[in-house]
Amino acid sequence: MEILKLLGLIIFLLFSYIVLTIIVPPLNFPKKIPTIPFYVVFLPILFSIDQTELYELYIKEPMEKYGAVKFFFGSRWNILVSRSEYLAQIFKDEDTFAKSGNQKKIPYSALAAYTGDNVISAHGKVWRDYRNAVTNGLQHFDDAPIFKNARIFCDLIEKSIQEGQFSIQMGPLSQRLALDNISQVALGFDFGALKQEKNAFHEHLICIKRQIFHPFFLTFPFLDLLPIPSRKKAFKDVASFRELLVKRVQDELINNYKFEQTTFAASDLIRAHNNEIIDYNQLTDNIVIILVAGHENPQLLFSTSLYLLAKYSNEWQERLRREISGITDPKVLADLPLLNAFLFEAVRLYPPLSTIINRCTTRTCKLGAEIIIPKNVYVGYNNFGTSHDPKNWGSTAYDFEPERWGSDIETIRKNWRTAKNRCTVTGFHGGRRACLGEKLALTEMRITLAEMLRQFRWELDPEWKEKLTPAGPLCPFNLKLKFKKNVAE
Ligand code: HEM
Repeated sequence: MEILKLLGLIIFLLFSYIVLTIIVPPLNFPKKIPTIPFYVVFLPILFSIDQTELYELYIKEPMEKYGAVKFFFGSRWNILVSRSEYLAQIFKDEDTFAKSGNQKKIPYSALAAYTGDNVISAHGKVWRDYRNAVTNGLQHFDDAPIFKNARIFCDLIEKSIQEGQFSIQMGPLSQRLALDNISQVALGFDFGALKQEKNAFHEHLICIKRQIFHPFFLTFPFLDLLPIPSRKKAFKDVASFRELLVKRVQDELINNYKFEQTTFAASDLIRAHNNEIIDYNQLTDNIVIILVAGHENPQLLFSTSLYLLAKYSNEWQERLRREISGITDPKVLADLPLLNAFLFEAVRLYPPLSTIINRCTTRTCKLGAEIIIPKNVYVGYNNFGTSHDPKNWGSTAYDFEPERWGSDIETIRKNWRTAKNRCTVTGFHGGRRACLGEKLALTEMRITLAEMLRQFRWELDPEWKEKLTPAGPLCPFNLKLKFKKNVAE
């Protein structure tokens, strides 16, 4: 009996300890910043609330006042930052706020098994080796496939219209476009998702994404440690997808030595592997991350752009349509003021990666003048908060106003660079770890949007409930648009 009581007490204490570590931040966390209640992160699972509403209700006020908050996410307490000065410090002091992606944060998870140790999440020399390998291919690329894919994409919309289906769910179609773009521009093979709707490789990717980004397992990643049959399947599917992906690259670039004559990011990674700078796992991890970041993030921004153009169709579709009229050279699109101001405003208003928590302190440090953060604490940044902070953007921070970027292309570019340097827009992040795919993503947006504006007019489907994603990456949730042919052309 005594043993039973003791056992009961131990279980009770263990349970209380676990509950307490969820409800209350660790005692050594900074006292000078507020705590967002732990349950906030669970609300989108229980209620129909999107992440911008959540921000407005629970985070905005303390975040704007203090610039940083204590925030429970991914089974742990973190410090979430939005004040530009703090972000600038974090981005600059990379040794103290060291990158620590999922492979370190939750190494046992299916998510970590998917993306591994890669150029986005690595730190130090390993990161430099990866970055050296992929930079050239991501900065200097042939935009012809993007142009061709934009046309195929429009043909698919046209086909829907001809079949009497004017209303289109944009997610699946945009994903097919984004996959074909990144595979052809950076990985040297054709994913073939636009040509064939039921492409087995694409189906495989959809299947693993469903398992990896399952909201429950994203919230409680430690569950991946348990022998849950569905999670075992997730790990198996991830492993076979990674193998298949590298085999596609191998067939296209390695077996026929095509990598020797090409400058795709994948070709340079293969060269780095042949020169023993990176091993086979690192080669695989980086090929996977190029596919993952290279299609998911542009897909989000594309969806947001289509949404904004539908919402403000009378004004913005018309203005952009006039601006692109008669332009056939995709390179000239990069110099158009309205189109570029529109895109920068889309990134500001709805930064596709709204919250990123992938840095960990390597020593006790001070953020700003007063916030003392102990060693081994995850520090993340809240892009949405930064780009909606009235300190940065005044009273119109929440308004869609592309004109704020300027009216001529030089001013617009200068303001964009300044916003990045001052960390008032961090959608593509700032500093040494800035996104390597910004140029590519913006090129995709400009070319595809221009082609769409030429061919169609679109509006929000009246049956679509105007909402953004509940958690994770930010974009309109299951966006549905109604298309018609642009008769003027
Ligand atoms: C709209 C599209 C995109 C957005 C909003 C975006 C955003 C970002 C952000 C915020 C980061 C910093 C992440 C962090 O702090 O951990 C990042 C890094 C990165 N992105 Fe993108 N990205 C986009 C498109 C792309 C594309 C198309 C690629 C091509 C593969 C790409 C490749 C990378 C790489 C390689 C890094 C890591 C850079 C480094 O740490 O050295 N991104 N991106």
